[in-house]
Amino acid sequence: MPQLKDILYKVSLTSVSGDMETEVTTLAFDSRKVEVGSVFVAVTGTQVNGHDYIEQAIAQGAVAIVCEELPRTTIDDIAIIQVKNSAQALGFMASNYYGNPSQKLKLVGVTGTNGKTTCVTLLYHLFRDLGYNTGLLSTVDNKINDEVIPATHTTPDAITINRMLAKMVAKGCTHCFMESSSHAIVQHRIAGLSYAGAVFTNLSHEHLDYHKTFDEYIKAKKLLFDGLPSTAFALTNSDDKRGMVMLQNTKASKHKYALKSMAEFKARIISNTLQGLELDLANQNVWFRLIGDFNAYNLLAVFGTAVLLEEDPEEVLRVLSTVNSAPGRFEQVLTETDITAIVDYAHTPDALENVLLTIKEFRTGNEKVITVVGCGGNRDAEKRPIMAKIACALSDKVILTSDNPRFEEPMEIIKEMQTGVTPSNYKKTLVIEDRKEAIKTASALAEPSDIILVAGKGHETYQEIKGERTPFDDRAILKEMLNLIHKQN
Ligand SMILES: CC(=O)N[C@H]1[C@@H](OP(=O)(O)OP(=O)(O)OC[C@H]2O[C@@H](n3ccc(=O)[nH]c3=O)[C@H](O)[C@@H]2O)O[C@H](CO)[C@@H](O)[C@@H]1O[C@H](C)C(=O)N[C@@H](C)C(=O)N[C@H](CCC(=O)O)C(=O)O
Ligand SMILES: Nc1ncnc2c1ncn2[C@@H]1O[C@H](COP(=O)(O)OP(=O)(O)OP(=O)(O)O)[C@@H](O)[C@H]1O
Ligand SMILES: N[C@H](CCC[C@H](N)C(=O)O)C(=O)O
Ligand SMILES: [Mg+2]
Repeated sequence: MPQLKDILYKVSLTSVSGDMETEVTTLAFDSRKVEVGSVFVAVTGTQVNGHDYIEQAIAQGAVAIVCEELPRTTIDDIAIIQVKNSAQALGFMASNYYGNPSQKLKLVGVTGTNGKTTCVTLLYHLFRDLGYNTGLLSTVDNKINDEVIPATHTTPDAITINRMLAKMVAKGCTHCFMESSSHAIVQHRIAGLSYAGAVFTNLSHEHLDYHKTFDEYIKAKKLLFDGLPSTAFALTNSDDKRGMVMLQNTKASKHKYALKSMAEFKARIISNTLQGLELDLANQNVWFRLIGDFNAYNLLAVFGTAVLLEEDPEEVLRVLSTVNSAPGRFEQVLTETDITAIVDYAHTPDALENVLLTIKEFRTGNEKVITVVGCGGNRDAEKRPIMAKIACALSDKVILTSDNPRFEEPMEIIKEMQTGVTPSNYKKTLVIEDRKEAIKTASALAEPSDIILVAGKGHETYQEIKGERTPFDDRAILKEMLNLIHKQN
């Protein structure tokens, strides 16, 4: 068993009392998970303060406490370690506890508002198909080679990350591709990780409920690059307004990808259809299975990453052209009808606009675009009217509905969305709170060759209402409804 002093390696300490040679059984930041011999790390949270649970942790057998504020009473036989930032200390401790697994494989972090899951999933499949043992940490799921571990977060807590990385190392993984969300960066879930490289996709409106201002959101993303060592690479999208800012203070080698501006990894879109994308990339015409202009950026980011990881460009393109996108990302739902049915995880204004613009490009005649969309509860409220406005501007019919209302009232969220609907668009907008009914109505309104987009939930297989998740899958419902209503015609 490791000793306290080993786990505290690289943690900057304010004060220390107790025996640093105490053996440690587990690490915990949740008092409810403390066991006999655990170190409890008290973290100041957004809901409660972990320092209020120190006594409970001790009662459950904690042998050491890591905290920012010392407990008011002295506690015999317990080591008390005061640090400036518990969450950050937890990151380093979790790395040390699991034997610094991120140093034993090539870990690549992907950050940005949209495209993280797409990029890491493509990278995971690419490297698996290139013959490597590979790990994945993503919104959809976590993977250690072919073993699937359900995901709870886009980027899990520091203990979970390091536990999974250690398992990847034990299973012989040489690479791991992980999403690095802005929440995770600010909350130091990634502190202590040793990245071989980091990638920036793009930045647009999202999560202002948490970060408060767009500047704070930019800063959060930038921290990933600021923390890279000189041995790592930093790859950015130089077409994005914030692309270069990300690399401004990094020690890592700097690289760019782009469709428009000058860049080391550059491509041109030759064609973009419902069957896939054809790109002129690295002086070759290559066809990919992904759909939509925005995916050209994801493919370039993936290509650049693989080349920076010293893979052969030709081989990368050969394999990448056979890889499918992540589930629920511009996923076409196959039905027995002539209606094009698309489910997409677009839950930000930028993503919704990109997906609808892509759909617009595919229209050849008078086919209608019917969009079903909602906004999540207990998340950024500012994006609600903007998303409704975009949906109206780029669709012929819009059905506003609910999407994971969480602890908010679904109709209140929809009302906020409605404030973005201009009077000229009232006629094309319907409100159907029940998402299943909304999808049913969209299916009923659709005629042959029309296009239905159900946006916001993508791969999700639940609807989250007041802390409970009930089964719900946009793809299954859309398929069921379209077949039910239109098959006999
Ligand atoms: C707002 C937010 O991000 N919260 C995350 C945060 O929890 P918190 O700070 O709110 O914790 P808290 O409930 O206040 O508790 C404070 C401390 O007291 C401890 N505690 C609490 C109760 C108790 O009885 N005993 C005890 O010790 C808690 O374990 C915690 O250490 O730290 C927790 C542990 O890492 C996370 O699980 C939790 O994610 C919540 C569930 C969440 O919904 N997060 C979302 C917003 C999120 O992180 N999303 C991003 C993706 C965003 C994107 O890019 O789209 C993600 O990476 O998933
Ligand atoms: N490069 C891109 N630029 C703009 N929009 C994109 C891009 N890639 C994907 N999208 C859109 O954003 C949606 C979410 O994509 P993806 O899941 O890859 O992003 P993410 O960054 O992982 O999101 P999250 O923050 O929820 O984890 C897609 O369904 C698509 O509509
Ligand atoms: N990672 C995003 C996902 C949003 C998906 C959408 N369906 C919602 O629930 O708002 C978040 O947690 O904000
Ligand atoms: Mg994601």
